[in-house]
Order: sequence, then C-alpha cells, then structure tokens
Amino acid sequence: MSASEITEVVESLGMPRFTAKQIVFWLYEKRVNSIDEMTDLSKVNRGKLLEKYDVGYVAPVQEMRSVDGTVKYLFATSHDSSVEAVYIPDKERATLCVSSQVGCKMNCLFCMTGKQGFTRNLTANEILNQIISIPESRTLTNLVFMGMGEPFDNIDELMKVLSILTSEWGFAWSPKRITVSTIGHRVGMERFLKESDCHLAVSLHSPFPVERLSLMPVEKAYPEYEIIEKLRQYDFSKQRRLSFEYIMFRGLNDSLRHAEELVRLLKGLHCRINLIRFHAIPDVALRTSDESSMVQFRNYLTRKGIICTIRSSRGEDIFAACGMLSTARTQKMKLRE
Ligand SMILES: C[S@@+](CC[C@H](N)C(=O)[O-])C[C@H]1O[C@@H](n2cnc3c(N)ncnc32)[C@H](O)[C@@H]1O
Ligand code: SF4
Repeated sequence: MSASEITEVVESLGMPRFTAKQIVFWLYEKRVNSIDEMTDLSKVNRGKLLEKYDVGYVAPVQEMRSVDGTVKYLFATSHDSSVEAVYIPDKERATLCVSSQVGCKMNCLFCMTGKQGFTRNLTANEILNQIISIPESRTLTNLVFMGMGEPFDNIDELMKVLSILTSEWGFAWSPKRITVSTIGHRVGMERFLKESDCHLAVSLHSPFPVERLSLMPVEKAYPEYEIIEKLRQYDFSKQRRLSFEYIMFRGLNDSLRHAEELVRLLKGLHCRINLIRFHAIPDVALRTSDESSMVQFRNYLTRKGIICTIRSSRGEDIFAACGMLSTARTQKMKLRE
C-alpha cells in the first residue's frame, strides 16, 4: 500500500493519523514480517489491524540455483500457477528480474510465458513480495521488470509498486536503478513516461514490421513505427535511459540488412541496443544466432554510433528462459490431480 492508502486505513479504523507514519516506517524502513512487530503501536491498534490485514510476506515455494550464482525463485499464485523472479549477481551488481503478470496476453512466438496464455495481473503486493521476500533482498542494486508478463498491461499496480520503491517514505530507491521492459504497449507506456523517471526498455526484435509481426502479434496493435515516433517526443539524453531489446535469431533478423535498417529506424533517438541470445523453448523452431554474427552485428551498430551490448546469458542450467520453471510446476500439479 502507498502512504496515502495506509492513511485511509488508519482513519477508517479510528486511529490517530500519525499511526500511518509509524506503519509506513515499520513496513518500508524496518521491513518487519508481522503487525505484532510494530511495537510502538498500541496493543489495541495492532489488534484492530490484525483483524483485517497482514504484512503480506509470502516465501517462494521453490528455488533453483545455477552454477553461475543466478537463483530462480518461484512464487505460487494459486495451487497450480506461479510466477518467477530471477536473482542475478554480477560483480558489484545484484539484479532482480521481476514478474508483473501470471502468464501474458501478447503471445510472442519465442516466449514461454506467452505460451501459457493470460491468467491474471499480479497485485502490487505480489510484485513487491518478489523483491522483499528473497534472502538477497537487502543486497539488490538493480531491478528489471523483465520477468513474466507485460508490465504496462498491469499499469495501475506497476505504478503503485514504482511509487513505493522510489518514494522517500517507501524504499527510496533511485529510479535510475529500475528498468521496465515493454512490448510497446502505448497507453501504459505514455503513463509510465509521464509519472515515473525509471528507465525504459522496448522489445523490438526486428526493424521490419512484417517480420516483427511474425514474431509478435502485438505489432498489429502497437506498430514499431508508431512506438518510435512516440518515443521521439521524450528526452532520453539525461538521467532516464531508453534501450531496445533485440533477440538475435539465426538467419532471421541477424543480417547486415537488419543492422542497416535498425540504424535508419532509430536515427536521432538517444538510445542503446541490447542484443540478447535466444533461449530455446520447446516446439519452437527458432535458433539463436552464432557468436560471430552477434559480434559483427554489434560492431556495425557501434561503428554507426549506437551503444550496443551483447547481454550475457545467465542461469542456462536452470531453465533461464522466463516462464519455463512456472510452466513445469503447472504441468506437475495438473498431473497430480
Ligand atoms: C519476458 S519479457 C517481459 C517484459 C515485456 N513483456 C517484454 O516483452 O518486453 C522480457 C524480455 O525477455 C525477452 N524474451 C522472451 N522470451 C525469450 C527467450 N525465449 N529468449 C530470450 N529472450 C526472451 C523478451 O523479448 C523481452 O525482451
Ligand atoms: S515477450 Fe513479453 S510481451 Fe511477449 S509474451 Fe513474453 S512476456 Fe508477454
């Protein structure tokens, strides 16, 4: 809950307004696990809160550790569905990749979460719980909303989470440490750009609309040309960063022709490109590009003045492609029934 929502709760229960400040302190500064630990609240007031509320911590139901230190956590969202959060330590950085929905409506060809279909939006509580209930919570330096789901399709809860994370009364994180990744959902993206200072990553995957459409049906609703024209209205040359995600598929989008068209498409836009290796998923005939094609592609873009990096693949041995572990759990639960 935001500070103003907690104030409303306190008032509705007939408690003095300053109790809200105390609760916010216990939740976001002290990070207590239970209302009973809020020791400067009177016993009567703690009792009133306990009748209707709890702190909302829920531990992950499963975890898988990779040899490279990556940890995939699974959070149950019902008896047979779950979402994933992935902890990725890397030298002085410790990033958590967070989910925003159970499944996803967008049905991208290459994505395991897309194959699950859409079940429901996660609540702000369920999104924050991924961040605060893992043992590494206090060591996190960065958050990326690149787990399961389309964050801008769950914009109300996302904005609430970002506000709790970045407000002085909340976790007081710098927005520069948070990146939200989107398929280019226009309505949510506009609201996010207006109301938050966090970084934006847009999943592009081809500079050619017809090819993008063959990978991502959402190209119909949110054409890449329109997304890019919209983004040109914002200033990404200062604190806030704009990046494009580009999965490299062998023989599909990794040619010089693609690199040239990307440069033309993004001309004049202050941005960077992250090249991503494709994590194979079952029953999809796409393959990841080989290392030399990726390096050539990156070098071409770099020569043309675009900051371009090849993202290192992490946790390959623990089903790194998002949605794989949660799909496995759903199948297991269904088999048991
Ligand atoms: C899972 S999505 C979640 C955020 C948002 N829905 C989006 O598409 O940007 C995060 C990133 O993972 C990428 N992705 C999805 N499936 C992948 C796979 N099998 N291999 C590599 N990257 C994948 C997406 O294209 C996107 O750039
Ligand atoms: S890549 Fe993103 S938008 Fe596409 S299906 Fe997966 S989670 Fe949804």
